[in-house]
Amino acid sequence: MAEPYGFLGLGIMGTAMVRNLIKAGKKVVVWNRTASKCEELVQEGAKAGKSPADVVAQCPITFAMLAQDEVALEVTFGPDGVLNGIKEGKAYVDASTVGPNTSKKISDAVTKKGGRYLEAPVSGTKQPAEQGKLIFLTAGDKSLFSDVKPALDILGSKALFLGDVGNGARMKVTVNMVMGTMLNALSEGLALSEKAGLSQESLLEVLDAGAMSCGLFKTKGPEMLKGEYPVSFPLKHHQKDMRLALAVGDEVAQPLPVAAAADQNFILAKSLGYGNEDTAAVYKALRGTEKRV
Ligand SMILES: NC(=O)C1=CN([C@@H]2O[C@H](COP(=O)(O)OP(=O)(O)OC[C@H]3O[C@@H](n4cnc5c(N)ncnc54)[C@H](OP(=O)(O)O)[C@@H]3O)[C@@H](O)[C@H]2O)C=CC1
Ligand SMILES: O=CC(=O)O
Repeated sequence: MAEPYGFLGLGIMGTAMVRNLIKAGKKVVVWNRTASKCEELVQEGAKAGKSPADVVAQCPITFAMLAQDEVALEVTFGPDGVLNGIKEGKAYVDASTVGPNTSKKISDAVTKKGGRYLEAPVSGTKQPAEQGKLIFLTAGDKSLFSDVKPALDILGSKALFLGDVGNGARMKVTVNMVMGTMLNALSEGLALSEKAGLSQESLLEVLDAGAMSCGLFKTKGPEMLKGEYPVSFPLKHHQKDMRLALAVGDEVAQPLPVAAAADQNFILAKSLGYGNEDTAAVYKALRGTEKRV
């Protein structure tokens, strides 16, 4: 018996994911630090839990979709945290993007208390989350992967099982590192074409006509040109992922010079106050002005 599902963290991604579970007829108990974010989902059929521990106590399987490592640790180990509710028969599926060491710490603590743990970060942003088209990069307890697969099939279009805890996190930050370097390459191309007196629209058209055509450029390119950055993936989270990827590179002695340079642009963008805007706003930092004139 998997239901009700617990869900901790109702940000951009968590809210969309819970909504899909509800639409699929699943019972869900939700918790969010800012409790007001539970209200809409409660009206749609969810139940609100009092704390992470309370949600885990009510649900055999609890998902989390939280901002970053420190938050995932606080929600697990803090007062009224996940661990207080974990015992045999309980399972925790953390979909937050965190580093492999954080994931391992949480996994060890959950399993020590008799629970099961699956690391399950996702590739895919706000729209795929809304459309139930996320790609799950899971690792950890294989039996839990099987038990939770029906829910992953509601939330996503693909679910990979990658072996030991840490591999999901490593895969996720590697994928986002590639995305971060691509966004910076696109930003530089747009900035260069503008300064060189070329049409930026033509650059996007040329890129789209050939081997570099991709969904990322199709979505983010026009946003960069308009100077409008509707938040799908907050820039501060993408910079965090670049940092996590560089740390993995450090651990395994793999030089990542291109990613390190891209990370510097994300850090610059954050320092300019663009952290809560969409990740595409890295273009503003590189170009040096808010909008095209
Ligand atoms: N947006 C995207 O495109 C994607 C994001 N991700 C990853 O998913 C995770 C969530 O992303 P997203 O939904 O975009 O992020 P949001 O910033 O929209 O949401 C973050 C969530 O974390 C909670 N939170 C933040 N700080 C704390 C804290 N100190 N204690 C408890 N809860 C806290 C927030 O609660 P509150 O509402 O109270 O602030 C909110 O529920 C991140 O790890 C991100 O990297 C992965 C794939 C795509
Ligand atoms: O983490 C972001 C994404 O688009 O994937």
